[in-house]
Amino acid sequence: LDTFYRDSFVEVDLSAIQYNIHQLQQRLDEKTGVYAVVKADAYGHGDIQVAHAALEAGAEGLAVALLDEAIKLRHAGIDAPILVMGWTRPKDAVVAAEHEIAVTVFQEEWLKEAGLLSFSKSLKVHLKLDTGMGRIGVRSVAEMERILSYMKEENFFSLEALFTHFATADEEGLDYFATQEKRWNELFSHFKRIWPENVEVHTSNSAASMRYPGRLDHYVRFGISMYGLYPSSVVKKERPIDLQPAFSLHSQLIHVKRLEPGESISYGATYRTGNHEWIGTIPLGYADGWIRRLQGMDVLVDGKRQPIVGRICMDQFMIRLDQEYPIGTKVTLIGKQGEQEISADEVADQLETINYEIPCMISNRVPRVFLKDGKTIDIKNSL
Ligand SMILES: Cc1ncc(COP(=O)(O)O)c(CNc2conc2O)c1O
Repeated sequence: LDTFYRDSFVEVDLSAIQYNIHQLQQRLDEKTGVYAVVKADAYGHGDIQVAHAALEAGAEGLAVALLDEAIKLRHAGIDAPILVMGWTRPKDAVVAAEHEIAVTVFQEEWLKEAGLLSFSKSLKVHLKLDTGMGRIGVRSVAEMERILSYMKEENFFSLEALFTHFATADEEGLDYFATQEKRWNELFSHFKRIWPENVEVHTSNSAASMRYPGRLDHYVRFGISMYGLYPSSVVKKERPIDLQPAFSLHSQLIHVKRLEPGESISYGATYRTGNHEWIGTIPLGYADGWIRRLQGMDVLVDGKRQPIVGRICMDQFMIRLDQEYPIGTKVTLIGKQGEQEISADEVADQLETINYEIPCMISNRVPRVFLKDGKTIDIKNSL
């Protein structure tokens, strides 16, 4: 366990992660497995610890965005299947093969360039179809045929799976989702006609896996809801499965003072006390990802909402307290105190963004404390 010497920290509840996976597994067809999406340091939760917890909960594999993220997991001793869902450079294909990391292919040129390298181990590849996300992937039968005919000539890789990604699975309207499904079915049935071996298919993110569990996926790619957050307000309203948020952010009061009326707080002296006020200082700031636009948000002290006043600084910010509290009183910025909760959704609303961004934005300067069954089992301090 790392140690750390500051009063602000993220708490990651690994039991919640495992609970969320079990909720999804109960909803899915028993033939459909779960890949845990642990890219971006597990959406800011801590990729190695989340990966272990997810695999222990029955996840069959892991999905990341970058080859570096996959290699980090391998170096941590994780030998489960890992897919790099994004672009990998052709010149790095041998490194991926040596680490038995599956890469995503969708360009004939990519295969030709990688094919010039010498492989001691076969390269695992997943063919990505772009059925409407408009990001990466094969879009037409002709393109797919060219890639597959090249693949038939070569044997430096093994085609493990075919996959696609939905752009609107978390929305009310299903038209575009249906369009993507139609394109998927066209391309997939054509694929089966020209590719002799069976391959696995995986198409669904959290929203699609929770809302349409009967899809014939071999596995789903479970990201945001593994962390206990719903992908959108639509899915949150539908509540297809119960979820427990895994991420919370805490600190404590390190200074408390009573001010006379008309006193100023923080840079620019933009906040003036209206009458006698108790002001608390919290050791967290925008360098920790608690950005300046969060001024005006509440935080929780003693189970009550207390507003942030004055500009958020790089390492500290101030709140107006409803009464005097001792130094060391716990402050919760994301999470629960008693009946009160400040959720990632509420922080996202304040920033006019989506909840995905919130755990990702809390920087590496904030240590991560990992809980399992209520006990601290690991601590990650990146400094
Ligand atoms: C290809 C792919 N599959 C699965 C997932 C998991 O989606 P979920 O977290 O909704 O379950 C993502 C998340 N990708 C992104 C999440 O936010 N921005 C993204 O590009 C993805 O890019």
